[in-house]
Amino acid sequence: MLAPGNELVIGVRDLVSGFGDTTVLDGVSLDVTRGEILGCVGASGIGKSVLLRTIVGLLPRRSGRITVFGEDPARLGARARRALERRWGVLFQQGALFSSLTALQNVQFPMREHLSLSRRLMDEVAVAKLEMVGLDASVCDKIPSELSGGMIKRVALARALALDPEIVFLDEPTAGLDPIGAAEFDTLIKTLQQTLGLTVFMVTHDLDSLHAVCDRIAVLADRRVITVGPMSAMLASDHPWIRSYFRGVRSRVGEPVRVA
Ligand SMILES: Nc1ncnc2c1ncn2[C@@H]1O[C@H](COP(=O)(O)OP(=O)(O)OP(=O)(O)O)[C@@H](O)[C@H]1O
Repeated sequence: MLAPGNELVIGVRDLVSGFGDTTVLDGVSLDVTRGEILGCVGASGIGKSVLLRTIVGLLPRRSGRITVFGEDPARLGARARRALERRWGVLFQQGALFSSLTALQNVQFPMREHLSLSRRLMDEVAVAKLEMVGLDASVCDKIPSELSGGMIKRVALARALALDPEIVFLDEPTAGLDPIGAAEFDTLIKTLQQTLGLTVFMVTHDLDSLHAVCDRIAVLADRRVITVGPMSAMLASDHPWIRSYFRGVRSRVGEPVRVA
């Protein structure tokens, strides 16, 4: 049940998805409401990225229903589907930038696909997107191999924001960043959510991100979402996996790990 006034933006019902003989997701149901940051957690290999990729239509589903802004992408014709896809941006694991394109060209890629802007306007918009994520014009002509891991994440976020989306999907946005870089990225995501009114679906293993930015957390286990709620609900849960994840030795509330 959604709280009154909460507009459903993403709805997943009884989703079944997998590869060959393997079923990865078996009966996943989940709601994401407008303007929230929803964190998706679960053990490594449980299917978080598969869920994200299935929602955005990059992986087929076996059964179940997915709606984004009330429409099921799988039931739309090509034109309507492209129009719907323009309303979201995706930051993939490791950024997934095109290695032979400069930072500016990477950010412009979705614009070339979906918009017909003059080159000058596209340059201006792409520079503005890079500034929005805290990068200055000096990165514009650099290719990904010339950028740090944190810069790659930011360029990938700028690309995800290229079409002024209403939803951003983030797959482990802070993985591989040092703690300061990760905290800066968290702040950036929160600021963008607040200033642009973005809805954020974020797959993460980062407990600090979950504490710092997520309004609700969905826990994936046993091939489905076993619970969804705020951090307070996670900390109060007696489910063994949730307890050891959120209250284990590496959590903020666990005993400090002592190195002899
Ligand atoms: N394209 C694919 N073909 C075959 N199997 C796949 C494919 N993509 C993912 N899988 C399998 O689906 C399962 C879930 O993978 P997924 O990447 O969603 O896990 P995850 O929860 O995101 O893990 P992690 O936290 O380690 O990133 C894994 O067993 C993986 O091997």
